Amino acid sequence: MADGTTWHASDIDHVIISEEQIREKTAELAKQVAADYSDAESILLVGVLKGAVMFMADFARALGRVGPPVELEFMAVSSYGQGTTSSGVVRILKDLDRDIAGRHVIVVEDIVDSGLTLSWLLKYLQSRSAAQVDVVALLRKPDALRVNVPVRYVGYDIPSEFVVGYGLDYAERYRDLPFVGVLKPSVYGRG
Ligand SMILES: O=P(O)(O)OC[C@H]1O[C@H](OP(=O)(O)OP(=O)(O)O)[C@H](O)[C@@H]1O
Ligand code: HPA
Ligand SMILES: [Mg+2]
Repeated sequence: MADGTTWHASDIDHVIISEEQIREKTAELAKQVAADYSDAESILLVGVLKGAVMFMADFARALGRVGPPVELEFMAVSSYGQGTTSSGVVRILKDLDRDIAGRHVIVVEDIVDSGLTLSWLLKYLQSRSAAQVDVVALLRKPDALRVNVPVRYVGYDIPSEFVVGYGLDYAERYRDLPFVGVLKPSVYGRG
């Protein structure tokens, strides 16, 4: 577009968390984790695809600068499919590649909404005998939580609105936006 915004950025009604805020908060979270894990030999980050891909990439680099060495693992799970509400059924689309028994694991999530994905994931990682499992989530919707799930490191608590950008999608789109925002109502139902 002539004004420098892409067509999908123009689908955004308003920005909730700016690119700058994401950058600052990521560095702050990395410092907190580095302080808490100063004695650790290494930290195994488990990124939850696809939503966490942007945050995982930025958080891992921020932590690597100030903390112990990090190793990266990914799982892909999905419960939202094409819609804006959780189906409640978590499907593993890609499992861990390595054994995590005895490891200090930090799950890296873009968002904790109903909490169902994370609650399921924490049980799963414990069943794989991790020594300790903490969670870092860039976003959390406190009013939407349907299960009590411990999130040690939270970036921003946000209202219960469906958001997109910085990894978060609506029907697989908008993940590439560098900020987090709310879509214009007219976007929903547009096939
Ligand atoms: O707390 P919850 O209500 O469970 O929601 C959070 C999860 O939902 C999203 O994933 P999604 O199922 O959309 O898969 P995706 O990351 O591939 O988009 C998001 O990335 C989290 O993993
Ligand atoms: N946006 C996109 N994906 C999500 C959300 C959201 O608000 N909550 C859980 N998955
Ligand atoms: Mg999704």
